[in-house]
Amino acid sequence: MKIALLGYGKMGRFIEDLALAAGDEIVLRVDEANRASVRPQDLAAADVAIEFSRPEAAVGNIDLALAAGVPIVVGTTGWLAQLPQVSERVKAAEGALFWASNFSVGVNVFFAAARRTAELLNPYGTYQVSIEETHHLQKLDAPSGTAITLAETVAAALDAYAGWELSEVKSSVPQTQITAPASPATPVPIVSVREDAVPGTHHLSFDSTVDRLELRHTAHSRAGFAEGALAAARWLVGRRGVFSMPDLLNL
Ligand SMILES: NC(=O)c1ccc[n+]([C@@H]2O[C@H](COP(=O)([O-])OP(=O)(O)OC[C@H]3O[C@@H](n4cnc5c(N)ncnc54)[C@H](O)[C@@H]3O)[C@@H](O)[C@H]2O)c1
Ligand SMILES: O=C(O)C1=N[C@H](C(=O)O)CCC1
Repeated sequence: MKIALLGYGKMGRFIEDLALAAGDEIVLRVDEANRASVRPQDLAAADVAIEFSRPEAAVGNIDLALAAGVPIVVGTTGWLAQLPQVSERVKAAEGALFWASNFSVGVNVFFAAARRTAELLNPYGTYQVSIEETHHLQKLDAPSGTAITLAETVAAALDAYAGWELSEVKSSVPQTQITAPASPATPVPIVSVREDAVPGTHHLSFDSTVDRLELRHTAHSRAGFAEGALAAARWLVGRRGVFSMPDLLNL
């Protein structure tokens, strides 16, 4: 597979190492330094683009891949409020987009377990839901894309909740705080913690006066994200439309 890497930081380089080890070829690397000079024809040699850049760069990179007619896998977070409009553009252009707030198999099974747990607790109506996510200090956006997906997944299964809110940021460095859409009911509160060198930890809690039920996912490294993004890229080549991890994993 010939890959264009749009974003060549921690994730782009990790994906490059895995791809080369698997016999794939990297035909283009785009980062902050050369991004302004990249044109759609520069992607022509690629079977697929893999995008891990910055929240404000993702949509421009999707439009670049669409203009080039190259399928794109997007892992960047912090732009997903624009997904509905972007999806319309992808469908109108008969392009291919695979997006995920988290590409690891474990987190996507965690989402499914969280949904089922919320469905089972919903009739009792007495559980307070909360989420805490912890990431490294270089992370730019809060809350994490994973925490937002988790909150939306749980809220959709609970009558007492709708949407999410960023209730607290515990960080020594500034974060771009993502604004939650207005919620018609109680939003799921998310606490974002930034600590040195944490690849990504998500903790979901259902708390009542009589007990607490907790689910936690801890990434040991970025390997799960990178392996999932490469698997998504292989799966996407030859398809058209907008896809995410449930399509790949049959969840
Ligand atoms: N979905 C997932 O599974 C997953 C996993 C890890 C990280 N992420 C997300 O991926 C993104 C990147 O993470 P990272 O740890 O690699 O960040 P990073 O800061 O290490 O790398 C970002 C790279 O993007 C480049 N860049 C900046 N503007 C660009 C542009 N306009 N076009 C192309 N490249 C540009 C930078 O030069 C840098 O090389 C973040 O949004 C992060 O939250 C998602
Ligand atoms: O390192 C990051 O940044 C990560 N971002 C994603 C998110 O915001 O959920 C996935 C986990 C790692």
